[in-house]
Amino acid sequence: MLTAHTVAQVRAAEEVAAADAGWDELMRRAAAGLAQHVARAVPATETLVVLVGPGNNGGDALFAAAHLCREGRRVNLCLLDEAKAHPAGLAAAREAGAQMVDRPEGHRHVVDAIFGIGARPGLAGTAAAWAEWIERERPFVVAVDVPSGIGVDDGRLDGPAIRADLTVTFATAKHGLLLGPASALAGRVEVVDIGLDLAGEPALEALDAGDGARFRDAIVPGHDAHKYTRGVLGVRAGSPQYAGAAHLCVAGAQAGPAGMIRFVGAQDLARRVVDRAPEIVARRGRVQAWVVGSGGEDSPVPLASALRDEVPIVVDATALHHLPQSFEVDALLTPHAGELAAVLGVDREAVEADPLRHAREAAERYTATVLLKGPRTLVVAPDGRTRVNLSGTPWLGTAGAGDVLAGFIGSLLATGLDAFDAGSVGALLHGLAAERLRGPLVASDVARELGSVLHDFCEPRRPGDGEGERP
Ligand SMILES: NC(=O)C1=CN([C@@H]2O[C@H](COP(=O)(O)OP(=O)(O)OC[C@H]3O[C@@H](n4cnc5c(N)ncnc54)[C@H](O)[C@@H]3O)[C@@H](O)[C@H]2O)[C@@H](O)CC1
Ligand SMILES: [K+]
Repeated sequence: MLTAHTVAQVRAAEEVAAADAGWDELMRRAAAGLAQHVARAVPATETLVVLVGPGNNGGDALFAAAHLCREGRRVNLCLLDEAKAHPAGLAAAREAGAQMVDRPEGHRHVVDAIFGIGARPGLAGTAAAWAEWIERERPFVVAVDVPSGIGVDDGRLDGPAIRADLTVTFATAKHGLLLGPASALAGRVEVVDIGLDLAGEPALEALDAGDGARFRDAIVPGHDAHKYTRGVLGVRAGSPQYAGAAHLCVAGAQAGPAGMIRFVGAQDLARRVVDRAPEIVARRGRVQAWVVGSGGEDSPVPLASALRDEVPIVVDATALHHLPQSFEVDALLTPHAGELAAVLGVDREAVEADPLRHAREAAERYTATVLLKGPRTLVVAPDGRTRVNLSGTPWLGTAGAGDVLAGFIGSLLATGLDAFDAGSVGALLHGLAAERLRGPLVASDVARELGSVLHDFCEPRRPGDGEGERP
């Protein structure tokens, strides 16, 4: 799992660590970690150019340059302003053999240390020209702490910024590496531990494929499980116009861990659902969770009726038009930006410009977890806990993908995960399924792939698990 914190949180933790270890020691740790990551990512035969800005971000890179030179690498330095470059760092890099150059042109490997967490978004002058050269020539870029020029706390872009292939960030990721348009410029994110203590600080989290162990016990049936102990999910989705939504929501649900799925809907639709999926029980009865709304009729009845069961619920699509004042059960709302805008009575553009703030507002207002779908899906709990989903591909923007997701998350909810975990695990695996399928893909493909993605998440292959070793 990757975690991200705000600049204020990082600065506060730095103060505490520096009081103990000293600022120079923090920079020494940052530089040593950075040098290691650069050495791993860039072949030893390549010449690096380091773009050095006026602050400590440049300082980190200059000390890292000194390390790399001592390891026998060729490193050139391109200074934004020689008078302002970190003096001790510059002396160390030059003494180790780094050479000064006037411009980065001609290099294929770049370290971006123009600005770090002290920066305002948007580059100007020479720094902007460097960013444009990178955009045009696409050398391999390692960003130090953050790609220079991004909105570090909000992921905003306001003018030119550096596009990186790898960001080596210190202590924790920063929000702008994971959220908003800036996140597209971060590339792969790797974290260097510099000894800051951020435990207990609220964090923005991103689950990954390696996090299955913490959910395995809740998801994988025990040896004595039966269909009722595994959880029963009620699905109320689809309508005469959108019959496909019923099939896709059910297909998503069937890919999940619940032991049984009940479908509730018009007789004709229910018959069609059972024709395609004979395992479905088209009769009301006890359920441990509900999914309501995907492709459903625009009426208050389905949600109100499901809420009477007082079990956790996924509220999707048309059901979002009929929200109660506040939820008494563990609820997960699954809007996209337009739907969230309608829920909050604001413009879609406002939600797109600041998705996190709007998702938080809705979560608080309705006492519900909000899963805001988008290129970087957000999951926000009413108490403010937040996860961002990093998996998936643009091919997932396809009709019906949301119906599959709602059904799959419902199944996770029925099996006992809470709305926050069900939403974030569901979004992660839905995206991983799309990555496996590559693309173009359709929503039914995603549903078919999800079962095996869920299996691998909970029961990852261990070294030595090869086919050939079976007796
Ligand atoms: N403070 C610490 O203890 C540590 C800091 N570290 C590094 O220090 C960085 C933060 O250093 P600083 O606080 O010096 O900040 P930066 O290195 O981000 O640079 C800030 C400087 O750039 C100027 N500036 C900011 N945005 C600008 C813009 N858009 N256009 C033109 N000038 C701009 C500011 O006036 C300021 O002088 C971190 O990102 C990290 O790389 C690490 O060494 C670890 C320890
Ligand atoms: K940087």
